[in-house]
Amino acid sequence: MGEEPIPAGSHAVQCGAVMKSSAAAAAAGMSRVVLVTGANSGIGLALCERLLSHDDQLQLCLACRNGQRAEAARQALLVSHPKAQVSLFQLDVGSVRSVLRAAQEIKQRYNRLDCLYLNAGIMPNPQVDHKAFYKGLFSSKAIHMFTTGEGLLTQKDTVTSDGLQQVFATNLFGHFILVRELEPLLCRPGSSTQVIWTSSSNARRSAFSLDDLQHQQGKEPYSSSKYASDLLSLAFNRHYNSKGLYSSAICPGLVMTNLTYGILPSFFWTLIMPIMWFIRVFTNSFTLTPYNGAEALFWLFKQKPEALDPMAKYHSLTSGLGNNYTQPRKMDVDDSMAEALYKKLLELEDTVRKKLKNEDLECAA
Ligand SMILES: NC(=O)C1=CN([C@@H]2O[C@H](COP(=O)(O)OP(=O)(O)OC[C@H]3O[C@@H](n4cnc5c(N)ncnc54)[C@H](OP(=O)(O)O)[C@@H]3O)[C@@H](O)[C@H]2O)C=CC1
Ligand SMILES: CC(C)CCC[C@@H](C)[C@H]1CC[C@H]2C3=C(CC[C@]12C)[C@@]1(C)CCC(=O)[C@@H](C)[C@@H]1CC3
Repeated sequence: MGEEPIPAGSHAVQCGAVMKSSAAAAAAGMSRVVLVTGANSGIGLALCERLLSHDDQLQLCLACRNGQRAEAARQALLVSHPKAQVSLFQLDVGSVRSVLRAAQEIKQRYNRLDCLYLNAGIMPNPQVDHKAFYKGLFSSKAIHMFTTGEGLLTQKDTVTSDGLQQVFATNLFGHFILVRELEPLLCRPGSSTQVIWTSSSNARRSAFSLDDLQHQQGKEPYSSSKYASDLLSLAFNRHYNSKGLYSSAICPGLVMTNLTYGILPSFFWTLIMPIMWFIRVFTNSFTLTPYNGAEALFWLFKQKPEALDPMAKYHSLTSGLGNNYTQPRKMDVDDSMAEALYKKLLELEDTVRKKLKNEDLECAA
């Protein structure tokens, strides 16, 4: 099933309680604290630029695995926003130990977090199914294929030091643990806060299985992990809305970043770039630049979280004339599946924590 646009103004969530949103925090003169994972390049870095251009009083935290690249990103942000408060945290979302350590440091440094962007993501060793591409090109599903990449891409996954599938660990599980660890900063009485997932229109129900959460059996771990993040966003809303935490998922569209440049050789992208700009006239999901791709992430930051629809994915779109806008589309998710995933993630969290504890004990002995 594809994602259907939702008519403007219809919101599945109606929240009676009046809470202090992060926008209200800004109005009250408090500088908002925003943390972005995977902020040193692509969509994450463009988002940081846009956030600081909107409000240079923000306390912006870049949580990145590579210290040098993170520092370069910080310097780049300070060039355009010299007075901005930009701090760095070392975080490898693919490692549970790293997530626990980073969360600890964040809790020591801040007593609040207004917005947490779960943006870091990988698509390792992508392979394009050329046959499927040419077949799709001359079918009625050509636009759908260009919008979602459905059926075109497979990836070769690896296993992390925690014994987890790398794509699952990075795109989903590490972020799950991060939210759980940062709960005291995110759930504050009387305040409303946001968790925002960079998902994808490549997320597909048929690529995901509750019996194979980590996608050990299949060849589309990326699609599976993004579908799982849509489910988890819904589950977070069910479990945390009463504590003031609201979760949303977005799709940035097709954006030219390190991730997409990894799919085909760069000379090939250069060759087909004019075609990509041409396709953009027909499909507004070809946002192409990180700035455009960050549109929905930025738009959500300016919304009242209580008014957002937990069943919607917010898409960054760019018109043929280059105008950016955000459109909510209904996700192909349901509560029972989201709840089942949430339960399984809690169980896995328990197992991994025990494993790490045992390793620490063995080390100490
Ligand atoms: N580009 C596109 O067309 C689309 C992208 N997306 C999603 O957008 C998000 C951002 O990707 P994009 O900007 O395109 O690609 P980039 O590769 O430019 O950015 C990915 C970011 O994630 C970071 N990252 C990767 N693995 C880890 C890790 N283990 N720990 C911490 N950080 C990590 C990268 O850091 P490092 O530099 O260290 O690798 C980098 O900063 C991803 O979640 C992606 O799935 C969704 C739909 C379309
Ligand atoms: C002549 C070549 C064989 C052309 C191949 C084009 C494909 C590589 C692209 C067509 C649609 C693209 C696409 C993505 C990757 C590159 C394509 C498959 C994504 C899957 C990238 C990551 C995402 O999350 C999606 C939203 C993208 C959807 C479209």
